[in-house]
Amino acid sequence: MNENKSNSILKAKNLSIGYKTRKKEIVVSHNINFDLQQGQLIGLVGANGIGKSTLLRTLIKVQPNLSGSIFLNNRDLKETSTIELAKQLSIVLTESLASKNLSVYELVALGRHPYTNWIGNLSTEDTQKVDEAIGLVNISDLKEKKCFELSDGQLQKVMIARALAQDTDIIVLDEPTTHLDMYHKAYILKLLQRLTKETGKTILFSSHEIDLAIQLCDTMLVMTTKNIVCDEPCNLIEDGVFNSLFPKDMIAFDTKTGSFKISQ
Ligand SMILES: Nc1ncnc2c1ncn2[C@@H]1O[C@H](COP(=O)(O)OP(=O)(O)OP(=O)(O)O)[C@@H](O)[C@H]1O
Repeated sequence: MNENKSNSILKAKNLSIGYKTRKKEIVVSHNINFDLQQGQLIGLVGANGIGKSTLLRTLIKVQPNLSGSIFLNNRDLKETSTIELAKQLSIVLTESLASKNLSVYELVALGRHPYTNWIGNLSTEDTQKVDEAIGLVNISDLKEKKCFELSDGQLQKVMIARALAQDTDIIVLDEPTTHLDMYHKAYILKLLQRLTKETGKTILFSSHEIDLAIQLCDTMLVMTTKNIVCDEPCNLIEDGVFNSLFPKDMIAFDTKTGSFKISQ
């Protein structure tokens, strides 16, 4: 992997993630090391329950790490304030939206919250950023609609536009293709790929769409019970990393096609 420090956007060093109760510590994964590079599309994959959401929540500072360090733009995440973080990192989560009564425009405009005053008044720059985000995601025709009128696929695009309006270096999405059909899963992931190319932003997403991620990502983080591997998809295939993801009696990875097949 390219370890060029100047292009490092998000780095984990000897990171241990999990949950702490008063009585015990539950380690979900430990000894995590990676260095994600600017401008890339990065897919985080792994079996159900392996710890993808736990890792993303730790990386976005929603839950504390057990040990080790995270560096965002070469700065320790511990030293980054909430408002600084909101200017560098935006989040798209799958949880159902509390504010579905808002119009699409109003929801996208919420992305400007780190920059607006306490009443939320939008400056000329804010409205420009909101219009730009709406244009990038191609949802101008939805601008006036209420969010409760949208399909899951449309809503996902609106949430991505909100993150773009926040204008951060990195966008983190937890399972952005959940609830979508095959066409829309491919559509959203291709959109994310296009956005990395057009905006230079880094996009990190978790997904169960491993086949699509292999085709579209610059880099993948693969979580297994043993460790987390970070590399280009072609190197991961070559190293047999995908073969160790699931029990082989049910599905096996076909190295030639780069996809999973039902074991006969
Ligand atoms: N609040 C919590 N307290 C204790 N353990 C938790 C908590 N939330 C999740 N876990 C455990 O952490 C482990 C990882 O869960 P996580 O949700 O991160 O996995 P995941 O890879 O995102 O799963 P999926 O693909 O099914 O969404 C699981 O064993 C889960 O039971």
